[in-house]
Amino acid sequence: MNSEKCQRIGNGQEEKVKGVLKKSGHAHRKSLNDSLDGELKGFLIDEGQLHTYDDLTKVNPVTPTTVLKCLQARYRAQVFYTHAGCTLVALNPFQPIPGLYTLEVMKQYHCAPQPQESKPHIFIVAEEAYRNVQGQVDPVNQSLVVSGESGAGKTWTSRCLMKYYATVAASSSQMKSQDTVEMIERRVLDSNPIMEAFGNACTLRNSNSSRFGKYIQLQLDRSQLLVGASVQTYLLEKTRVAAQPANERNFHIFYQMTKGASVDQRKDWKIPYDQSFAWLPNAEKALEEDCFNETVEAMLHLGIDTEKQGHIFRILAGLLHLGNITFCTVADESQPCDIKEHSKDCVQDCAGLLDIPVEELQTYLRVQTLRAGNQSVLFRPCSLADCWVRRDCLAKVIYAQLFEWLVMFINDSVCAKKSTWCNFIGLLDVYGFECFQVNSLEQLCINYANEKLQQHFVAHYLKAQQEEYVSEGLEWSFVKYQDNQGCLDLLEGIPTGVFSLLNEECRLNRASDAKQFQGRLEKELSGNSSMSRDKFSKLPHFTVAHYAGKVSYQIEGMMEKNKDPVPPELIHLVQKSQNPLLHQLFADRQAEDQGARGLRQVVTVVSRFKNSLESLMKILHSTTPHYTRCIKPNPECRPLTFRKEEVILQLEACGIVETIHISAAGFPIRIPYRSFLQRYGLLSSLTAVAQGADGNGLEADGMDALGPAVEEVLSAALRRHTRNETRSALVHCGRTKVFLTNSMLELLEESRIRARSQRAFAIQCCWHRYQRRRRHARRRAAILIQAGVRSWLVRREVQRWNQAAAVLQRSWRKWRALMDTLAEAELDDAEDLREEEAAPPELDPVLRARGSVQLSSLPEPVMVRGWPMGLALASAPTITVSMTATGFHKMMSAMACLSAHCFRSGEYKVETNQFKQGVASIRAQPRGSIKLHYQRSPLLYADRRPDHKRDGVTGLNQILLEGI
Ligand SMILES: Nc1ncnc2c1ncn2[C@@H]1O[C@H](COP(=O)(O)OP(=O)(O)OP(=O)(O)O)[C@@H](O)[C@H]1O
Repeated sequence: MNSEKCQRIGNGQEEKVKGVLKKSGHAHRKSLNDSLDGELKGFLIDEGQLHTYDDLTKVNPVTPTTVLKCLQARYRAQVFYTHAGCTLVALNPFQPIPGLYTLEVMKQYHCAPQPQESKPHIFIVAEEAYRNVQGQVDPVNQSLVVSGESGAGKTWTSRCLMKYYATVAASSSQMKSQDTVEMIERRVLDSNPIMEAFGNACTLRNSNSSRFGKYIQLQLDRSQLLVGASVQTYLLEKTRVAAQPANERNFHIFYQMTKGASVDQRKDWKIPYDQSFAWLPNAEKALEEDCFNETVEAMLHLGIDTEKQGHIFRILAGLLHLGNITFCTVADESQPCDIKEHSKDCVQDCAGLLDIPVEELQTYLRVQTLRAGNQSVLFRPCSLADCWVRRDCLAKVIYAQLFEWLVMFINDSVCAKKSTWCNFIGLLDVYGFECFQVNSLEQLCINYANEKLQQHFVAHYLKAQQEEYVSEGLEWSFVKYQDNQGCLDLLEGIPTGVFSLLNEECRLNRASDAKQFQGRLEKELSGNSSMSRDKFSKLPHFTVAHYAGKVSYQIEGMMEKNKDPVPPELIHLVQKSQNPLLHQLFADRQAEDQGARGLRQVVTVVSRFKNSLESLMKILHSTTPHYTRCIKPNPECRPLTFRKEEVILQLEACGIVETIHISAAGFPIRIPYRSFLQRYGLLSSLTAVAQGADGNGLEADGMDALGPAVEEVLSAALRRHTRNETRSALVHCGRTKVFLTNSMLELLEESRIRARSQRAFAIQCCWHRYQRRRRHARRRAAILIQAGVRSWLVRREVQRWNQAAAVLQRSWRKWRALMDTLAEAELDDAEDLREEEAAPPELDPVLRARGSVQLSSLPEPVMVRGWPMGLALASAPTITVSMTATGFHKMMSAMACLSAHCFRSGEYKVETNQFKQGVASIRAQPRGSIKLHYQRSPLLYADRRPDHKRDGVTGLNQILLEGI
């Protein structure tokens, strides 16, 4: 890849870039600024609260701009993770955030009863996958797909995930030898610095950019402990070894060696301090990745001993010297090109370090051998251009083989025996969608991989949603979703797809002609709407409409890249190496014969990539996927800087906008009936009926048992609904779950908060009433004393009220304590209650509208001795009151408890120490009053107070609570 090609969209040199996406980006930029405010005006959400939205699908309305605004608000508030339906969006802060990934945070997510309810974090994804394995729900194996553009934070995220599993799934807790245990987790983590040293480089977009894709499989045993790992890599950018784009660098390992080598090593590798290497540009840049010691140490941990390391580093040093070899033409064209004088030493050094015959190296870099018949060999001098190509080719093939060997070695070192592990969690760190100014085969492969992953993602997402609807008996289905099969057919179609035609072209024994190939593509694929051509471009190319935008691919050079030929004499040459490792790297490799027969057998880059992608897709299809989309908030990698234009392009490119639309088109919230009633049951007087005869909680699931109560809750909430949507557009009741839209959820939440407020208010009313009555009783006692009534009677009266007061004071304190507990557990709700406490709201008409329902059964006795318990039990469907005090206090307590219980009509058991057992009943009355009846008690003043009327018919006392 040359430097021009590497002008990635938004990399700070935007004016140079005229890619298709960029154009759309500009268009977007305008629309973003223009429309956002207007759109937000119609917003249901308070803009100031946007940062509190943990899930983008709950932003209302869901549009790219509102979603963007939400992400921006969260980023400003330093909240970097947000859910988007089943995807996690991770914004790169570009600076370490203290306390975000500590051991404590890991433990917190690992131990949380419901991690999904915690703040969005990459550890939620990790924990969810881990629990899925623990739960052994099919498919048990998990895949965590981390995607995003270069510098978005994929590698960082993968590292976090690996550290998480190395911590929570650490086998060190087991009774095993400490050494073995640490070795496994250490080794898994140690594979990172090695892979990064050999596979990462400093690019314009990221100083530690992974130049390959990887799928890391973390292997878990029966007890879900980490026992090993394996790595599969994809499409290493090996061209970087011999050609580094302007202002970029070669792979880190070369700089680590030249900067960190000891004196002896320098001597051995022939790299004195003053030596410069053509393939080591920007060596003066000091990066934290240039840490040779860390790589060497990790290698040692993984079992790459000093001897093997010696072989590796000699090969790498040999490549550096190879890069310094230069050629020049000679007057006699029948003679091979010359090696420039000043680089003759480099040939010596290179051959010495690679341990290959120096003369042969000199020859085969400049001369091609041709076979005539079976025996005779002809030598043909290469053109000057070919000499450069052959040199670079040798470097690339050696580096690629070395990288492959390293991956194999790492796998051998960390992979557990098949018999010891049974499940795995895979981490896929893939390159994001790419669109440069000039795109070639590399981008075609990368974008093809992204198309495949996008299809898998959408299929998984839609399928999961649709399957759930079907299994729940809902007839509703998604609006037809246009998937990217057309584009995939265009690329991978057999026999007429871009890849097939490209392979066919490469296998023809003739020089490739870009124009001719363009004509062929157009002829064969004209029927596919995903294919087009820019009429104004003179260069041979084709344009593919990817799901993330249109990309034009340059045809020139594509066939050569696809063939990726390695001159056979160079392969023979390295096979002669005395360096045991280099020899081993090529021992099994067949030199590719460029004869016609040989070409037909050439395995092209595209075929290899397609095959490895197919096996990856197979794995993905057989696992439960979890998606994390990393977003790079600004192209300059500046800490805490959010650029809307950059982010929206990425949201589109990674399919988030699409997901949000799909999600919002359905019913994004699904709550099992039981959980639904636990949360919203207080809106229904039927919740108690729903729990069945035993009364021990909402045991039964499903529509039959809980349906009526759920229906009542929904009706109560819908009564507040003032918009046009029909009920079926807002909510559906499935077999076991209620399916809600975001607006319905809002309605329910509003109603719930109101109901809770009313309950708190009711308790307060009781309290004030009690206080008033207590004052009244004291006055009565004083009157009795003045009137000369027997002192014991007065004392008893005063004592009784004092006792009652003490009990209630205690209760009140408990109630406050309960509020504080609530504040921790459910902050917002408690705040609502607190607000209500401070200023009781106006009574809601819903309360008055409640009907009178007889409860058929009573639960186990629940001891309630005052208001706090009454409040605590407010969510319990039925209560029984048991008291030790008598008189008015008993009456008030019962009333407090019962009224706390949602003012539900019904009959309740009352136990007192005087009457053993009695029955209190509560009846809703017209115009907002309720009646509380209970068994006759020695209430001294019942018949004298205006609000205590004797019920002559039943012999029960009756209290009328006016105004509640
Ligand atoms: N969560 C994070 N907290 C702090 N810094 C981060 C975080 N994620 C990423 N970074 C920073 O961003 C840089 C780029 O991240 P990373 O290397 O993971 O990107 P990438 O997506 O893997 O890029 P590439 O595709 O080029 O390999 C990191 O070096 C790190 O400095």
